[in-house]
Amino acid sequence: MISLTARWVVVDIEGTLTPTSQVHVTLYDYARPRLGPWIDEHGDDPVVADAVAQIRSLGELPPTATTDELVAVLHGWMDADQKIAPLKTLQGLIWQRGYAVGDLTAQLFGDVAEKLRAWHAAGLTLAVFSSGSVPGQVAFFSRTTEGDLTGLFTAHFDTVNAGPKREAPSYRAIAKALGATPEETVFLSDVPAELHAAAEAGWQTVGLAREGEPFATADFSPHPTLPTLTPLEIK
Ligand SMILES: CSCCC(=O)C(=O)COP(=O)(O)O
Ligand SMILES: [Mg+2]
Repeated sequence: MISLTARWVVVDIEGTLTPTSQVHVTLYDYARPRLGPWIDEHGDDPVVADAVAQIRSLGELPPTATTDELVAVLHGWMDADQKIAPLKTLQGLIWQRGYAVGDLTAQLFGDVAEKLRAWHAAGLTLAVFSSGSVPGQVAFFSRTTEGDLTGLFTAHFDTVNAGPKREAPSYRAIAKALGATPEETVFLSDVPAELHAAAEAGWQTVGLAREGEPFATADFSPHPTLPTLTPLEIK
């Protein structure tokens, strides 16, 4: 059992609330064949146009690059699990549609929904910090195996509105946006480097070393670390 005192709880998604396979297999496989059609059908959407411009620039493609060439860059980033902003933006739009039409349902670890509901009911302010885009995050929580959980979260942060997850200034930006005091804020993540960055910003941290997950056997020191959320008490 770990017991700590905090007023703000900020949670990671992949590996912390949902199995990594949910993102890398279920969600990536859903997005993969839909990226090209989405670019072609929504090219007039300024968000898509901006993402395409970023893909060209980061992928060193000419202005004449075809959709297939853009998609090849996006697939390369997905294969290497590079969480690059224009990829996350397009994935988020595709997943948003997938959850809305009922193609997708977010699978959470069994201990998650009950704990989040209990913390929310106890008056804690909950927020999300994930590499998944904010629209993708909201869609994810709107249709989970445990129902619509969107009402539990006060705010959502991604690498666009907060910054990289492994850098302390991102956590300072989140605390400022929440009006939170760092020492009364706790970050929950499965990735030690993210916990190091949060701690550098003065936050409390708890690592999730879930059995079978990629970081299950990583070195989480000096962060308190648990195999599930069940033994975590926040008051
Ligand atoms: C619809 S949420 C998908 C999450 C996602 O795309 C992702 O990359 C998760 O990364 P995290 O920072 O939560 O580990
Ligand atoms: Mg994670």
